[in-house]
Amino acid sequence: MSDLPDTFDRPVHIAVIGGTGLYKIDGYTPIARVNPLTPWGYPSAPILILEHGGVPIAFLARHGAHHEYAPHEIPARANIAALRHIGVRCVVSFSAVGSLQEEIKPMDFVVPDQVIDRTKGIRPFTFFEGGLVGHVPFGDPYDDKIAQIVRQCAKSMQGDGVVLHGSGTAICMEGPQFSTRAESNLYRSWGGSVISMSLLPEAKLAREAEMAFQVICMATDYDCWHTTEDVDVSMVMHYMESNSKNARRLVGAVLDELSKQENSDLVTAKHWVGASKGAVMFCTKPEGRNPEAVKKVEYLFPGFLSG
Ligand SMILES: CSC[C@H]1O[C@H](OP(=O)(O)O)[C@H](O)[C@@H]1O
Ligand SMILES: Nc1ncnc2[nH]cnc12
Repeated sequence: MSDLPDTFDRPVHIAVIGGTGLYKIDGYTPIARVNPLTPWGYPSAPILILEHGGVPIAFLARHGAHHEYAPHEIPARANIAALRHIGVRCVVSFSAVGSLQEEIKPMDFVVPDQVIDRTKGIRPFTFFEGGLVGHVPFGDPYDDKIAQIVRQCAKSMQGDGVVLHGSGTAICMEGPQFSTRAESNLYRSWGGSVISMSLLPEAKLAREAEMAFQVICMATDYDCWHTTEDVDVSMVMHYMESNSKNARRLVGAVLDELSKQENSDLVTAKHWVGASKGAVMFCTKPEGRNPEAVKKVEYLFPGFLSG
């Protein structure tokens, strides 16, 4: 694969962000590997462009190709900016999670519709700062149109051992240490379904970048609230490996569906176009805008405030 072109001249609308245990997706032909330098630095790893029935798909390993970035070190702004810059408007992200509910068993999939932010403010989490302020709505942090597709795909795979919980509240903790038992029980009392360290700020940045974004979670453990063994890394890796075939099949089925012509409005995120521009226009008055901040944001939205 080292002789792959490092440029790609067609827009790539769909991306998969792989988490723990999902550092590549097999079964697609790699056609390019690009590594855009964004105003926020390089992404976690070069972005692989794969061919999927004539449709290009981008793949990015969130923690780096060798899992070298801890959750708080992931260059999330560069990741989202680089994807947006190559044309991506629709992101399916994948995350290994601890289960906070008895009925969500290890190896079950969950499509959350809510998230509670328990990060500690040490991760850069917005594109709109330094003299260009914007506040985007985040009441529904994920994209229900993608979620519906994931639910349908999982339903058709049910007989093959795929169990999917179609909604739920995800907790994103700071880490990298796992939770204490008191914290784990607190999150349960809040109605949390699953817990991870990497769900944010990715989803917030994707919303600011006007991208349709949905995370698919796979439970790997019962965290530390349960009577079974407390979570550790080997447990997470073990379940990710045991279930990697189903994870890849589910992602594959979702990509098949997203690639259909009838989903072209979704994969170009027509329903999000203009949301950020409005959020910024009404905030910082032209005379207060820092040209440097505007220039950075124009990497995402060329001609952002001039057009
Ligand atoms: C390796 S165990 C903890 C690790 O697993 C999850 O990663 P991801 O969400 O990227 O699949 C969790 O968030 C932690 O980063
Ligand atoms: N129990 C857990 N807590 C946080 N992140 C996780 N990723 C997988 N299992 C996890």
